[in-house]
Amino acid sequence: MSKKKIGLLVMAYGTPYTEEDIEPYYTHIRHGRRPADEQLQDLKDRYAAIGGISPLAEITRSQAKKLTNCLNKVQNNYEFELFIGLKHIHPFIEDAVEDMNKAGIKEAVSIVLAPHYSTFSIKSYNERAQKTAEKYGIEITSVDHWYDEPKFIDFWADQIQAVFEKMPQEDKDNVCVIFSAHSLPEKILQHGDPYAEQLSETAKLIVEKAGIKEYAVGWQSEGQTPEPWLGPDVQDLTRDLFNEKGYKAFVYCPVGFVADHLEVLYDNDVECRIVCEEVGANYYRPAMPNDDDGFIKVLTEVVMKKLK
Ligand SMILES: CC1=C(CCC(=O)O)c2cc3nc(cc4[nH]c(cc5[nH]c(cc1n2)c(C)c5CCC(=O)O)c(CCC(=O)O)c4C)C(CCC(=O)O)=C3C
Ligand SMILES: [Fe+2]
Repeated sequence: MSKKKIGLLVMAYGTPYTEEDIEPYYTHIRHGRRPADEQLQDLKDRYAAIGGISPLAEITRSQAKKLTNCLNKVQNNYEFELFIGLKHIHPFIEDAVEDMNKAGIKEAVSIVLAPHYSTFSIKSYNERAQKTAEKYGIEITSVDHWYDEPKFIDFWADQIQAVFEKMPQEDKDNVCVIFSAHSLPEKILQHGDPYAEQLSETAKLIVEKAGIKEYAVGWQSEGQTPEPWLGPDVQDLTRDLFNEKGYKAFVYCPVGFVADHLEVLYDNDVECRIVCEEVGANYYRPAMPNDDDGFIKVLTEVVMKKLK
């Protein structure tokens, strides 16, 4: 029997490919409003601080390719064809669905490379994909979230344990693990958005699996708008926890993200590290999932479940 061709739409945030891309990218994030010069310079400086440009584009590509290969290995009914669609830079989500149509795809599965569902993130990715798919009569089955997928929990539990193993005993005895995701405007809570609950659940499951004694959940990378954002911010949280409990070490687990990129390499590795240095605690951050084979298996299982 010949295999059935099926589209695999892998969606991700996107990142500037060059310094010149930063302005249009930031403008797109701001719904078409150009950032002030000062804001733009600030963003350019942050990219410069992590080495000029983000490794995210390459990591997203590698995650998507490995996922496609893995899906084509673990089953014999479908031949998956990969399409990458990004939220804020080319190839945009709409471009990817258009390319699917050109390739004669009628059926597809989509997944966003972010574990937690929110109206701000996953819902908007899925809506953009569905809207374009409708135009072409393509049927897309969307993965909404995978924040509690057992192998995903195992992945982080293993990463944290690897960090614990390398710590001096004094740190091990006085350590707090901080789980976080990208902050969103607090108003999402008024509409029953599951984002905050899903983050708490991810943290709880990892804590149980890894036998973590002390932990906290916080938010990071909040936007620069006057409205209130979900808190506590991980930097404030670090200071408060230190003042209350005198921890000697903090392990930052930005489980709302899946790759080394600006929010992790700068907001955690630069900003949270500075706070740790200020209070006199040691900074640790486990490796991100990136294109690790164990993580690719997580995504493979999540997609496979949608086919059944
Ligand atoms: C929920 C969420 C995720 C996780 C889920 C998902 O992955 O979808 C995420 C991921 C990412 N966010 C990223 C980059 C940025 N996000 C920004 C700004 C914003 N993000 C928001 C939300 C999210 N963002 C929001 C509500 C804003 C404020 C917009 C406004 O102003 O109203 C800005 C503007 C400047 C700043 O605020 O820092 C940048 C540069 C990168 C790529 C990093 C790289 O290039 O390495 C990644 C993976
Ligand atoms: Fe963002």
